[in-house]
Amino acid sequence: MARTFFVGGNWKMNGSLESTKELTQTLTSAKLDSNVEVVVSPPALHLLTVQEALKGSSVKVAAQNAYHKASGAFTGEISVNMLKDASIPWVILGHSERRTLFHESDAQVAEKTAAALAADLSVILCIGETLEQREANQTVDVVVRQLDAVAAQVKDWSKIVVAYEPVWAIGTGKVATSEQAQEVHAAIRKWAADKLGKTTAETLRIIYGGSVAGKNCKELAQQPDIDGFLVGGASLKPEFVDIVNANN
Ligand SMILES: O=C(CO)COP(=O)(O)O
Repeated sequence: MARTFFVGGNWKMNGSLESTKELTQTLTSAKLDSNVEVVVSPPALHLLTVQEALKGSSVKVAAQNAYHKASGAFTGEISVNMLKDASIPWVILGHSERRTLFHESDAQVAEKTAAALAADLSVILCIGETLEQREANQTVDVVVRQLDAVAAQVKDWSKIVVAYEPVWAIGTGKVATSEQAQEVHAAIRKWAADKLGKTTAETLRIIYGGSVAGKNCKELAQQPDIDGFLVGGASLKPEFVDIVNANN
């Protein structure tokens, strides 16, 4: 079954109102492959402005994080229900920067994922191993553990895109080789077949993130189990358009 190629741009904590406006204009004026689903993720403060500027284009927005409680005394947090209320369709959850710098556990990521889906949001669920774990041959164990935590709370995976982002490849310029990425993507799909069933495994989009750039995206995109990308640094540059169009 054909899976729609998915390219996300994670802008992380970058940009000003002015630079964000320019970046959005680059996207609305570019010729993007219409067979690709494109989602960009600005910082929370810029979400609504970007969403407004993208009106009429096929590009959608994602929040970079959300809290699972609907409302209340949680200073600094934004709830999944608030995203829903603002018609923000996507949320990135479990990014390695959230897991590492902000100590989000597998269980918390799972709880947030369940809450986001219950609020009818779509989720880009990030998983991936550290260099230390890869060198100890624990890569598949780590991603399976991260996925199992979510599967314990989520039965319907139809609104989840899994982003495999090896931590050692994020922001380092050290991209996984297409063989390394394909190997883990295939293991994730096998996990999905065993745990969630064959149909879900066939339709689940598994995208790669970690130093994706114009120069390496085409080879990665050709791998049978790579269904797109989650792009950090290069999503802030015009090069992002080339990554969206990697299959052309
Ligand atoms: O973390 C990432 C996307 O979520 C990847 O970041 P880079 O593309 O900058 O390595």
